[in-house]
Amino acid sequence: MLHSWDAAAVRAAEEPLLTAGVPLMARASFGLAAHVARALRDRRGRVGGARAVLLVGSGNNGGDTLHAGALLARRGVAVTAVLASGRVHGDGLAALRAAHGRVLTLDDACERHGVAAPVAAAVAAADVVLDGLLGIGGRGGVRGAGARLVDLVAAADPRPLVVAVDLPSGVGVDDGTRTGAVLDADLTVTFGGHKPALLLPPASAAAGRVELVDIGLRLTGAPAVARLEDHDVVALWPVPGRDVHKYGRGVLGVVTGSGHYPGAAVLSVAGALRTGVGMVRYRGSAGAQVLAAHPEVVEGDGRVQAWVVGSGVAPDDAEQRSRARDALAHGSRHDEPVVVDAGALDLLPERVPPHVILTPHAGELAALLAARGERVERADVEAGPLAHARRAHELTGATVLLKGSTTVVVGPHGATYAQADGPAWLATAGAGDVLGGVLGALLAGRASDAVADPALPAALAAAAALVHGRAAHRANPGGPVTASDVAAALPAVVGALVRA
Ligand SMILES: NC(=O)C1=CN([C@@H]2O[C@H](COP(=O)(O)OP(=O)(O)OC[C@H]3O[C@@H](n4cnc5c(N)ncnc54)[C@H](OP(=O)(O)O)[C@@H]3O)[C@@H](O)[C@H]2O)[C@@H](O)CC1
Ligand SMILES: Nc1ncnc2c1ncn2[C@@H]1O[C@H](COP(=O)(O)OP(=O)(O)O)[C@@H](O)[C@H]1O
Ligand SMILES: [K+]
Repeated sequence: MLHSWDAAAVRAAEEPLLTAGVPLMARASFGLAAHVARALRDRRGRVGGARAVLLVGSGNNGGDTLHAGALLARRGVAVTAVLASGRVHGDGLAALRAAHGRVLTLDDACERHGVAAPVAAAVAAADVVLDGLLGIGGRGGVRGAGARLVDLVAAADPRPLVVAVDLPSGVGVDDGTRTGAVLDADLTVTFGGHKPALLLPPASAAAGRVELVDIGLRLTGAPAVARLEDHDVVALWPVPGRDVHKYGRGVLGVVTGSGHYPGAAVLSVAGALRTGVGMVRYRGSAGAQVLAAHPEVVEGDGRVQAWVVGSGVAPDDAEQRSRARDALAHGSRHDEPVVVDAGALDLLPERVPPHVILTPHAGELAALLAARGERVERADVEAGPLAHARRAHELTGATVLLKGSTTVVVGPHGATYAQADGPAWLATAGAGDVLGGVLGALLAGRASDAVADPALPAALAAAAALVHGRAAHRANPGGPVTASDVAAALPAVVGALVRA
């Protein structure tokens, strides 16, 4: 599992070490310089003779950058530091000067566009730019001269390699928001532990590849945001024991699809069956289509361990909505986990337990919050997925899985995941229906655990997102997929995971 730590946790871990005189900045800048040197060697064959520009802010992030610049200068890199503030890290600046680095300030002979000619020339000639304007001390987007520097580098043609120091400057460290100018990095070299912004959308898209430098911090307690990896999913998976029978594996009740959208029912059932479940019971108006596609499905009422409701349930299908409402009420009352998707999101009661899992996309989450009196539109959710998923969890009690290129999951006790497993090809109609089925199958297999441990549904939701994303890759590596292709690839993905 990849863990990330918010700014306060990082500062708390740094403090005793700084008090004890541990040279954290030296460790950080040494690691940073090593990664930059490696990237230069990969790009141009050698380090010596390369040209580097440092964007230097007023804090310790700028200090790391100046010290790393000094180390690079001693390896034969021509280093130019551009100071975005009149006040920068003194030792770092002295180290760079001692290594014969060049120092410019943005105020030097400012031109029409507000950027000094020597600065523009240095950026235009740079092989690599180190973004050291702001680190975990940043508040809001980059302001002042730093913002002009970000614009200058972003417009450079050819584009230099951009390395973010600790994290891309100006992103919301703890919430992953992006306000104002942010320089998209090819590589982020982060210190001590990942920061939430490196995992959370939309900021995570600016980070590029992330390398962690161990500076000896002891980060303990619950991480702010986690990301499951393959072996975590194996540990969560309901692998059937030798003597199990189909009811013991779990029965999933599915109330999806409608006269308008029978395909959603076929796809959600496909997702569940191909993930592995003891039985699917289907209730609804698309029974004929479901059975034609999946003869193993049982139609009608009967005991189930978990439910999937809402995918493809049209607003004017009163009967199917009423079945979804009943399933939701039954599941909440009788300790049967329920996945609530699309057309059932507006049927959610005021408060539900965390084994009720909502699976909206950004538009649906905005509508759900707006219906509860929040002034929210889709764009707000996209700009701050974590905050809005968290708000929906607080307001409803449900576990919330917010779909997107990075899927964010929020449950009780701070359980928070950000999964970025699928290719952009996965953004296709019906893919969400398949995901609902995957999650339903997992919940049916672990129903009693998911009720007993309120944080488990969030972990299972993150696992479903991982498997769903992997299936999209496997269905057609590097190319387009249909939702049906994704479902078809699930058994092989699950098999590979649990055999590993
Ligand atoms: N502690 C350690 O030993 C270690 C720390 N490490 C490194 O230190 C980094 C954290 O350093 P930091 O705390 O100095 O904060 P940092 O992010 O550099 O910036 C703060 C400065 O920026 C300014 N400022 C704020 N917002 C702004 C904005 N929007 N636009 C413009 N300016 C803005 C703010 O000014 P003020 O608001 O106070 O006027 C303040 O001066 C961390 O990310 C890691 O790289 C590593 O070396 C490991 C050891
Ligand atoms: N850009 C993207 N990259 C990767 N996955 C994506 C991207 N956009 C959407 N997805 C995923 O595709 C699925 C789309 O689901 P959804 O919007 O509910 O579609 P539908 O309602 O048509 O089934 C979700 O699992 C989502 O996380
Ligand atoms: K930075």
